Amino acid sequence: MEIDKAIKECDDRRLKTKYNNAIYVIQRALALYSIEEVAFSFNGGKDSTVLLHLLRAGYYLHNKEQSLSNGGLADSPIRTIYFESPSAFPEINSFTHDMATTYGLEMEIITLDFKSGLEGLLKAKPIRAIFLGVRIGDPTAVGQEQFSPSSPGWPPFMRVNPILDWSYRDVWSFILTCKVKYCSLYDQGYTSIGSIYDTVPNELLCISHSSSSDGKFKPAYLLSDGRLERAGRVKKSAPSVGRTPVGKVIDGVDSDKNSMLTASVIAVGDEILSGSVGDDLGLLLCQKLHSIGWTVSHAAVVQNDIDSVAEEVERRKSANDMVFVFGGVGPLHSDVTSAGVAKAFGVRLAPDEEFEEYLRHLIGDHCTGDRNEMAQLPEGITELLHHEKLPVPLIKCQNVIMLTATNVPELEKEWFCLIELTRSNGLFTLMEPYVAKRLSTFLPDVETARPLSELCLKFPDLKIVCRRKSRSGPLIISFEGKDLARIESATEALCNKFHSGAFSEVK
Ligand SMILES: Cc1cc2nc3c(=O)[nH]c(=O)nc-3n(C[C@H](O)[C@H](O)[C@H](O)COP(=O)(O)O)c2cc1C
Ligand SMILES: Nc1ncnc2c1ncn2[C@@H]1O[C@H](COP(=O)(O)OP(=O)(O)OP(=O)(O)O)[C@@H](O)[C@H]1O
Ligand SMILES: [Mg+2]
Repeated sequence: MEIDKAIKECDDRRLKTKYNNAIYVIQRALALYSIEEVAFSFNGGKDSTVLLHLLRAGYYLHNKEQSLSNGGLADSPIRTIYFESPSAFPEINSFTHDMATTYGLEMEIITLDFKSGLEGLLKAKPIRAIFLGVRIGDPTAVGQEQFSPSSPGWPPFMRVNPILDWSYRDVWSFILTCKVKYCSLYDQGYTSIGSIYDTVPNELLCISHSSSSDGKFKPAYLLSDGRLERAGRVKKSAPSVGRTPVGKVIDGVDSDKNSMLTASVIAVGDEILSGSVGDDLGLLLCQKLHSIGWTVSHAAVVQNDIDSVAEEVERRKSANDMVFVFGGVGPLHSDVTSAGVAKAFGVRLAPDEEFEEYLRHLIGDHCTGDRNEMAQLPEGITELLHHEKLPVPLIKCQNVIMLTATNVPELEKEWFCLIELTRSNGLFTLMEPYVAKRLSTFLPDVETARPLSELCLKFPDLKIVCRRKSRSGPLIISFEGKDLARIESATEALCNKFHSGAFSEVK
């Protein structure tokens, strides 16, 4: 079974766990209900596409456990229901029908609304349980568990939600790891698909803006903050949304509070990995990026080894707006960063005369051999960033910036120069800075856990992070975002759930 094989062979432990749990839920349902009593609610969306393949795998494994032969399992015989509507995207419609043909799904097409359609279906068929691709974070998931009876007022059946605890990232990891087909709209910047009247591509994935409305978008799997997957679920006519440019700059500062730019920070340093020194520069870079309103999606430390650098840079450069790499820049045997970056872009290292000239000024003619090894830079993609305060320019390869700093004061200086270059040349966008409010409490976790989870769902635009300095000390809850009014509402909502004085603000 190719899905089961792909997951077993991958090295993503989180995905394996999510998969195993989902398969467990499916197998439980198949043990509780006969095959005639279950149905799969499929609409061609990414979540139901994941569920389609989990059901195929789950059905196969269920049969295997019971030593039942499963013929030529292209297919799961689980009855599939699709509520087809004239307001669905044609791409969704055709993908759903394509999948039904490919996997031999016995698909019931219902043209009524959900409730009336289900009432009719349940009268005609012995269905007792329906599999849904609902996930925590979906507005309809509130209060649901993996097995949840249908709501009062709905016909009676069990809603089975095998991927309830999957994140946006889990969904895409699964689709990409198993290399299964998905609806083409997700390659055009759509991250969650409703009807043609309320769905546009997700602005956070916009890569090019033109005055006409045909901006280009990155694929859905590149959305780094899954909490914003529904950012494209809006009224098409709404004036403040649609294809407004992300990262538009007004007086050097981006004014669009909803847009988000992400960066990754990569330290190249065996000495950090052996514990000889701390990653002070990584910490400082995260703080600097945060201060200009960027989101750091990932920070990594890799070995001084070309392949390790190349692998990390390759992965991060396509998933982020900018990548910062430091360490391993120079002429020594361990200075492999330039070579790693070149490999990540699939280009070779070549002598850069301009850079060589800078180095000659700096170190004279002391280099060994014909040319200075340090002046070899990724060919065809390198831009040197000059600033009068820097003895040698910073190196930019498309969206990857190599910093030469080796300590905190040097990094402070390089950062200062980068920001100055940004203000004059628009090197990258300065965003509205983050604001934060912190509350401290001695309430036990068991009391705060649920209200906090609810708050996260209610305020998906805020980062609500808990931290403690000691097990016995107070819990510090930080609310972070770009809109102080939203932060105030969230903290107020939390405080209102407890007795007065339960929280104090940490200044
Ligand atoms: C098979 C199926 C079962 C559903 N069961 C329920 C239910 O028990 N209770 C409920 O409030 N909504 C139920 N819904 C509706 C969904 O919660 C939700 O309203 C719908 O998926 C969102 O679509 P909309 O954005 O078009 O409203 C069900 C939908 C489907 C397809
Ligand atoms: N028109 C429909 N026909 C059948 N099932 C549906 C329909 N609309 C929603 N569902 C069920 O509800 C689940 C949740 O819908 P939702 O729109 O959140 O997810 P999705 O469509 O799979 O993915 P996306 O979030 O990208 O749109 C679906 O996975 C599917 O099981
Ligand atoms: Mg959908």
